[in-house]
Amino acid sequence: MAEWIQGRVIGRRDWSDKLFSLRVQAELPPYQAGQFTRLALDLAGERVARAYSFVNPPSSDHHEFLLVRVQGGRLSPALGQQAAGAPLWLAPQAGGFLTEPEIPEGDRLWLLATGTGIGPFLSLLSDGAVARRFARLVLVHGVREGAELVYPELIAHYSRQWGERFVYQPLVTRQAWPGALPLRIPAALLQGVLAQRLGLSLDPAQDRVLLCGNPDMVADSLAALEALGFSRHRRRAPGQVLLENYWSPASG
Ligand SMILES: Cc1cc2nc3c(=O)[nH]c(=O)nc-3n(C[C@H](O)[C@H](O)[C@H](O)COP(=O)(O)OP(=O)(O)OC[C@H]3O[C@@H](n4cnc5c(N)ncnc54)[C@H](O)[C@@H]3O)c2cc1C
Repeated sequence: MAEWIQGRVIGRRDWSDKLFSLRVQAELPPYQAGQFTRLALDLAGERVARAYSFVNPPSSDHHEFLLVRVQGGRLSPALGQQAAGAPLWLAPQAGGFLTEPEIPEGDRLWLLATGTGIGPFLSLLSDGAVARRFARLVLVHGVREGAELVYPELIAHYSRQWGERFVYQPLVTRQAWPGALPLRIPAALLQGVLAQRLGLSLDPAQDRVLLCGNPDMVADSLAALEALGFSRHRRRAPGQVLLENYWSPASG
């Protein structure tokens, strides 16, 4: 297996007491927007590695990751202590299929994320290839508290860039938040609230959907979409829904 690549934290931004972004400088081989790599630290004599999605487009001069400190977790609390200048390891090989070439042809692209699952969608949107292909882009972000609605400046930039072609809908479940729906994504899909709020129908003939984040959200959203006639997309069995779970449903 190829060697680990040493990188360095060049900046961080804290969004809440648990949620933070790390900017990293490292010479990585090419990767695609929407992919993830593995970050690692040497902890108690062992290299501990976990998967993290790129938030930046591949054209960026740095790599950026959005992380949550998982209570009792091995790596994420340690990464949460990294400040500018700190070294870390990156895997040479990126992975993941939430990439533009994997998305089947369609008119509208729905990007549905919980928590840090918004990362790969920001990478895809910033890259621009999906914006050239799809007539409408819908970014839906489900969080518990309003402070977790990350990257507002970037999202405002997309709105300015694409006008009415781009729609952003936050959902905040644990506090009232201006402009946000007070629901989880699967419930908003099942009850038709999301489509109604955005004035769009969800139609398997024209809509393509990417799901990323919490495995409960991913499974329940897939079920809600299946009830509307959607199916999971696989290379050998084309459908309309692509997904990525951030941790195992069984252990989550
Ligand atoms: C493809 C992929 C991409 C990922 N991208 C990101 C990313 O961009 N940002 C990010 O923060 N994480 C991401 N993750 C999750 C990340 O890899 C780690 O699982 C997470 O940081 C916890 O690692 P840990 O060592 O701190 O906890 P561990 O010691 O590994 O485990 C602690 C427990 O927490 C659970 N868990 C993992 N993540 C979460 C979570 N977010 N919330 C609640 N429970 C959780 C695990 O199932 C485990 O039971 C991704 C995972 C995958 C598979």
